[in-house]
Amino acid sequence: MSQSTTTDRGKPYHLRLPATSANLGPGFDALGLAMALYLTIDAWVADGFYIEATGRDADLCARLEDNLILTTYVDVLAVAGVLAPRLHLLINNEIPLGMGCGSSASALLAGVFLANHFGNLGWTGQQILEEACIREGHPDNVAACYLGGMTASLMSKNSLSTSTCGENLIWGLNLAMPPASLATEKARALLPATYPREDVVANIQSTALLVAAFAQGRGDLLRIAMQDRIHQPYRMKVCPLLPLLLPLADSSATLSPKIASPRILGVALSGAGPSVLIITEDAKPSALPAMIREAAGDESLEVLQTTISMGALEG
Ligand SMILES: Nc1ncnc2c1ncn2[C@@H]1O[C@H](COP(=O)(O)OP(=O)(O)OP(=O)(O)O)[C@@H](O)[C@H]1O
Ligand SMILES: N[C@@H](CCO)C(=O)O
Repeated sequence: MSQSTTTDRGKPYHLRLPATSANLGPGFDALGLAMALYLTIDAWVADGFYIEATGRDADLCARLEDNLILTTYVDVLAVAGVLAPRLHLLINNEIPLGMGCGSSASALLAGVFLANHFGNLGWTGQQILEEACIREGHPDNVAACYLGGMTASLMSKNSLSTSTCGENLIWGLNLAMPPASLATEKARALLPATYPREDVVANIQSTALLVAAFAQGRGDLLRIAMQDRIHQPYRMKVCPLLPLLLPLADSSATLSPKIASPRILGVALSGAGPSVLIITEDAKPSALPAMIREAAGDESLEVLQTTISMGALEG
């Protein structure tokens, strides 16, 4: 992107927003886990809109047209009746776009943070969070992106309630990434309008257990607690990695603690897919990528290894 002609940039407004893995299996639209892969932005007022981007999907992040960060920024200020100052953004992105890692939540939250700061809106953190959740349409990614750890969220009449736990757990978060992205909108369109009662009950039971597992650091509960019956079965046809990798959760259950194989605690579709999240007892186990590639039958499959993030930084 072209350079801003702003000569004296001064101290930038700084944002660092984590990737998120929503749902964690049964917690559809309710649970999100913040991951230590970041969208980092430094912003200054300038004489025009400029973006310089590095990192993952840098070409998409640097686009000025239909850029979710900028459209959110401009729209929030337009609704507030404030003329949007033009900005120079310096972006470094580590979050894969359209892969089920909460890229749109981080971009929306960034746009709202920028609007609040450069438009002097004076919003509280709760107002910023609610605005981004309303724009996303469901709170799971946005709430975890802001608050970090494993965040449970409920949106009722545009008012958000949240609770966070597990931010200090050192479990490994391993993401198997197929080559092509999948738009969340498309993955949501595959879901039925109603569900059998037994599927809903099974998901309520799993979700309750899953929250307890994160709150108490009970990795032994994840294999059962990450089972889902309300979105994963319907998304398998557009997320072909999922049926190949779900059995990995069972493979570790029978291992003797003496065996030095990476201990897999649970497996789920990451967000709306197509990536798959594999949670391990240890952070970044070196033998796991090869195990995942073998199960997927794809030697070149990308595997990202990361850990739980504490959430957003701004200022
Ligand atoms: N850093 C960014 N800059 C500009 N646009 C972005 C950025 N991050 C995400 N987007 C926009 O959001 C789209 C991806 O959003 P989508 O909801 O489909 O997937 P996701 O958020 O990555 O996955 P999920 O919601 O399942 O976690 C991108 O195609 C792009 O339009
Ligand atoms: N809960 C959302 C997360 C993706 O944005 C879904 O599964 O569609």
